[in-house]
Order: sequence, then structure tokens, then C-alpha cells
Amino acid sequence: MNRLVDGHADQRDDDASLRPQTLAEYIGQKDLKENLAVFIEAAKQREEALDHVLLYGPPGLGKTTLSYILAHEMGTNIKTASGPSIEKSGDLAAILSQLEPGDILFIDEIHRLPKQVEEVLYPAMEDFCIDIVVGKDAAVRSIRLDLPPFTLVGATTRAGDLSAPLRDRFGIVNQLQFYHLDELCKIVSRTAKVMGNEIAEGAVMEIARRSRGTPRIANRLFRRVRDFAQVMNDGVVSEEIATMALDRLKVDHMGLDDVDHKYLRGIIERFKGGPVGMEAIASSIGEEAMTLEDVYEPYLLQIGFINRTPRGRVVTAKAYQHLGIAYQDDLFGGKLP
Ligand SMILES: Nc1ncnc2c1ncn2[C@@H]1O[C@H](COP(=O)(O)OP(=O)(O)OP(=O)(O)O)[C@@H](O)[C@H]1O
Repeated sequence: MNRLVDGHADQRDDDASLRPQTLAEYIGQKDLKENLAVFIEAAKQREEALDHVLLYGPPGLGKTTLSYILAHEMGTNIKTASGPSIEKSGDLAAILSQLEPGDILFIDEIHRLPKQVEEVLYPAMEDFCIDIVVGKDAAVRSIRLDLPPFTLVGATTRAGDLSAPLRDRFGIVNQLQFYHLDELCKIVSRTAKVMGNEIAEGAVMEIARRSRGTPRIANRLFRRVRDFAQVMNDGVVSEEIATMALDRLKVDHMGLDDVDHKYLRGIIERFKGGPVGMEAIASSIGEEAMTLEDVYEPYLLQIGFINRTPRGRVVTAKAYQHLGIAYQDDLFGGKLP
């Protein structure tokens, strides 16, 4: 999927130079940062590895960045892997056996680890050991391999898909929140500075407002606006250039794009504003249900444009207003978003 306001990374995103290195540089997520600072300090004082950390929340909010920061703050190395890429138990055993004491192992999309691989993680997380099965038929036996103490940092967009035994083995569980406007402004200003661009305050605000509470989208929109500024305005990122560029990119002033509009209008026009089940709306607008759930809906829920009810999704009066469609509150139908 190639979408400007999608929190997922594409290969040009996530320029390492834009990643904050320390907790102090990491903008926003105040409570989470303050708590992590205490856990890090305590682990360092006890000269132990940090407890296992689970980070969950929509894509692009800074889970990977935070894992690198944890390694930096703990003064350890980080090894990275992703759930779907670890296909066999042996693959995970190979990764685990290369860890040094105190290392961080970051597993992105941890909810997509195959079940038999996940089972290898249980003793590894709890007792720092793995059981490897060797030999064949009658000669088959299991050898226990000790591991150095390490910290597993798991990241997921779908905490609900994690099995209970895996979730329970994380001592520190944190949800990342969408960023506030002032925090996104700081992120955009920082990115402009790192990239060596002058940027007007109004332009910072315009980009921040349209970035769906998500740093990765803020950075991506900044890059595109910078292109327009370079070609049309001698590289100066003014408010006019930012507004013009974002309008041309079809990202509206709340950060919604064509797909969000199609989704909301689809529910309004074909299902009278809802409630409607996810599969029905997905097939009626030709999008994948999982994509709608992971990428689009979290932000629409956050800004109060949809509600999730036991009978399905409902578009709220606020969204009707945004789209310029008259809202009829159907008191008798009991639809009160
Ligand atoms: N708190 C922050 N302060 C400044 N920049 C940030 C912050 N969080 C994220 N970023 C920027 O946003 C980009 C995306 O962040 P990151 O890759 O950590 O997201 P993620 O949540 O791990 O996403 P995914 O789950 O899709 O991998 C980073 O390259 C970084 O530049």
C-alpha cells in the first residue's frame, strides 16, 4: 500500500538521522517516558537487564525508535527481527544464542510469530534458557541451552492478537498514544532543522495538523512539502507553500485522504451512517478489512469521527459536519452516535 497518510513505513521513511537517540530527545508520550526512566535507572542500579517490554499502538508512533533509545540508555546492543521473518524455532534459537548479557532483542509485529516459535520464547523470557531438540526417532532428545539475561522488546499494532501466555511474560506493558498538536509541531520543527530547511511557524502548524497524530506521517508530509518549497519557493517552507502542497496532495485539514473520505461516505451513503459490520463496509468500498482496522480506524476513532458499537461502526455527527453532509439524528431508530 502506498499512501501518504499511512503510518506504516515505506523504504524511504525512517531516516536514521531523524530518530531521537535519548529519552530526553524523544518528544511526547510523557507518562511512558517518565516510567521507563525509572525502570531503566532501577535496572542499572541493580546491574540487571531491563525487564521485558511490550509496546503497542498504531504504526508510526515511535515503537522502534523507543527500543533503540532503551538500548542507548541501558548502554547495551540491540538486535532486531520481525515476527513473520522468524519462521522456525531454530531461527529464533539462532538469534537468542547470539545475544550478549543485557542485550535488547527487538521483535516487531510480535503478534505474527508462529505458535511453535512463540513457545521457544516462554522459557527464554522466564528462565533465560531454551530447549533444543536434537537427534532423530529413538535417539531424539532435548538439550537445555542457557542464555545470558536479555531484554525482549516486543512491538505490535494488535495487542489483542497476542496470546495470553506471551503477554503475561512482559513485565512492562505500554500503549503508545497519538501525539498532541504541540508535540507534532516540535517533531516537524526538529525534522526541518535536521534536514537543514527554514520553516515558517504557520507551515509547521499546517503539517502537524494534517499528520494524524503520527510522527512518521508528520515527517513524510514535511518531505513532500519541502519538495514543493524547493521547486516553487527557493526552498523556503512558508505557510502558503505548505497549505498549497498539502491540498494538492489531497490531505485535508484534519489529515484525512481519499480513502478516509471513501470509508466515511460509504457508511453514510450505503448504510445510512451505520451501524455496519467491518466486512460489509470493506467489501463495499473495495478495501481490506484488516487495513481499515489497523491503519484508518484508530485515528478516526481518536478524533471522534466514528464509534464502534456491538452492532458495528457508526459515523458521528462530527464527521458529517466535516464532510459537509446534513446529519439527521434518527431518534426513533435509536442511532445516537
Ligand atoms: N517521539 C518522537 N519524537 C521524534 N520523532 C519521532 C518520535 N517517534 C517517532 N519519531 C519519528 O517517526 C519515525 C517513525 O517512528 P518508528 O519507526 O519508531 O515508529 P513505529 O511505531 O516503530 O512504527 P512501526 O510499528 O510501523 O515500525 C521515526 O523515524 C522517527 O523519526
